[in-house]
Amino acid sequence: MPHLRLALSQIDPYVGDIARNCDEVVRWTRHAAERGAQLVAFPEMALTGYPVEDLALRRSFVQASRDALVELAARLAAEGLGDVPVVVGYLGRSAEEAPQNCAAVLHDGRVATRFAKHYLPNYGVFDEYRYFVPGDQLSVVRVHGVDVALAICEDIWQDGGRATAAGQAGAGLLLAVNGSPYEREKDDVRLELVRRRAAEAGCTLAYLNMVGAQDELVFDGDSIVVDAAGEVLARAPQFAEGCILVDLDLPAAEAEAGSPGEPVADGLRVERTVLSSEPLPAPEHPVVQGVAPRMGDEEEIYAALVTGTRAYVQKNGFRSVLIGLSGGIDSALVAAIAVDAVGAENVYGISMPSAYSSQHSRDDAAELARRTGLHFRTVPIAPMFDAYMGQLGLTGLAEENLQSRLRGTLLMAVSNQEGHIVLAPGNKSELAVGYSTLYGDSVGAFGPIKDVYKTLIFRLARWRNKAAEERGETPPIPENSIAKPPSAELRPGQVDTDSLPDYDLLDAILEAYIENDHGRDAIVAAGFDPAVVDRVVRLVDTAEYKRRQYPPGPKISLKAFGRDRRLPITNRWRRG
Ligand SMILES: Nc1ncnc2c1ncn2[C@@H]1O[C@H](COP(=O)(O)OP(=O)(O)OC[C@H]2O[C@@H]([n+]3cccc(C(=O)O)c3)[C@H](O)[C@@H]2O)[C@@H](O)[C@H]1O
Ligand SMILES: Nc1ncnc2c1ncn2[C@@H]1O[C@H](COP(=O)(O)OP(=O)(O)OP(=O)(O)O)[C@@H](O)[C@H]1O
Ligand SMILES: NC(=O)CC[C@H](N)C(=O)O
Repeated sequence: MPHLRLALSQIDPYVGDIARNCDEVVRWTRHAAERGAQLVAFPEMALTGYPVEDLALRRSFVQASRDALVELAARLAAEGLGDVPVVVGYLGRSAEEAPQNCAAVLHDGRVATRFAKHYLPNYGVFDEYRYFVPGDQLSVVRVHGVDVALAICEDIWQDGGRATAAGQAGAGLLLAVNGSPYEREKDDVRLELVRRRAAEAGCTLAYLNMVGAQDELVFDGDSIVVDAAGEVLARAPQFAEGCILVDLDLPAAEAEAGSPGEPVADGLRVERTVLSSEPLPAPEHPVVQGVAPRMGDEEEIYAALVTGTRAYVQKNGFRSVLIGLSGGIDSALVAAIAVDAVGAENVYGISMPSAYSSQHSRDDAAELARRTGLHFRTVPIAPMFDAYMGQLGLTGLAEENLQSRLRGTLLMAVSNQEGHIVLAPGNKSELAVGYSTLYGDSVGAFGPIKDVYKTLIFRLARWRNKAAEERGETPPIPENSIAKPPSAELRPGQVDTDSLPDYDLLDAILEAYIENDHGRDAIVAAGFDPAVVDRVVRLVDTAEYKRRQYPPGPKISLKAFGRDRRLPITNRWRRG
């Protein structure tokens, strides 16, 4: 049986930085080649980053990507890496000059073959029909006597497509390159998917995904290699950049199998390219690539939030972040995430007490700072509040919200002065019902927990503290911040449950209405109090305007606010 040492480069491309991404491809190809790799793969659209959104519609960007591909092929050869075939995703175009989501194989200083993604995802966060025209070609490259069929992400997510076609084309390996965003428990879905597709193709399937994050999307890696029987041969760690090497014994290509242009499943046209026909024997010292352990639910979500926050800060050219620390659990969890993302030395916290701030909230904020080592200062808002009140004589909600707005203004002023970007501490339960002050606690550049329901906030805080304890470290979040009843402290003795149902109940209804898209009647039929359901549904429906003005934040759920759930702001439909 011929042998192939495959390198899956689980890297973090930067959207729009083609030169950097090319450097990364060269760097990781060298890394893989030095370890004996005979085929090296990079993720979907690795040259441009992913997703590029409307950049795909700019001719200059498409051209830059295509030019870079050709230059990269030459550069790899010039740097002595030309004999290793490199599979790399890029932004290309069709014969009619429409943008396409492409991948190419670079070998011997040239682009040996290129093809476009056939199935374009157009649901959830994806809009690929807006940008791309589909391809109709199944590329099969012969590498050391093994026929390797290629696919791009959605190509293997839709039934009856690439995998079946790869099988019909006699592939000995199906290699799929991906830009597959993180969602809770998606690793289980992926494993099941690749097993099914490997069985359909009747051959080993290598699934490569990117890591890092781009705006609201987090990429968790989780690259997997399974054989036709579904056995996992290798699995990369989640959220970690790196290269996994796998030694594979694969069936020899049948020299006569098919002819160029032969149609297979779904009308795909087979395009065969022979790079090397000589089979290689198995190496004396095969690489031992294990199956990395899976993270638990809280660990995985927390890692996604840290990854998304770090990527946003760093990729946008910032070093430090600023957070208003109330002593409550939301800002405490955001601070813990920030410390893990960019280091305590780059996290700045401000306590901004008002006349209604309790002593325990001030103490809890200071205690959080002591535990984490973040920079901490206190700026009371009373003098500013009094100045406003003296001029405007506000009452009720206007007076309450003024405190939140003064804090928002103060944070933005310090951001302007010192260059830290502001992290907004809003959670998904609050965003759902509009429980935040516009231009107040909703100001900020990025909202690390905006896709996390309040009940999950408590679980994450407890998990993070426990993880610290297990490592012999100081738990970052003061126990009191977790244990006390949530309160906005905008009037004496205020607690969240004055205005909202208890969070267990609220989140259960929100889960049904938002994640599961159940209508009002279905939620009531499931046993919830009709009056509470009506109130929650109305609050959610009328808070769309607030959500649209909220900063971006990492998607962790199936249905994050924003691209996953697009509703009109101006909307009189009131029947859930
Ligand atoms: N459809 C629409 N399109 C665009 N703008 C619209 C709008 N409807 C109202 N507005 C504007 O929005 C304003 C009302 O929104 P806003 O000023 O935010 O005020 P509002 O939503 O009325 O009040 C804020 C709520 O959030 C709570 N809160 C505040 C701060 C922190 C926390 C916490 O625990 O985290 C909770 C607070 O107790 C209160 O219940 C209106 O005065 C109007 O200007
Ligand atoms: N006294 C304060 N000092 C500094 N920041 C504050 C203060 N009060 C509120 N904030 C900021 O406003 C955000 C909204 O806080 P608020 O206490 O109103 O509700 P919350 O949603 O329960 O948040 P938290 O759990 O962080 O307290 C806080 O997360 C914090 O960033
Ligand atoms: N980039 C893609 O085609 C991603 C779509 C795919 N269903 C995924 O989420 O993994």
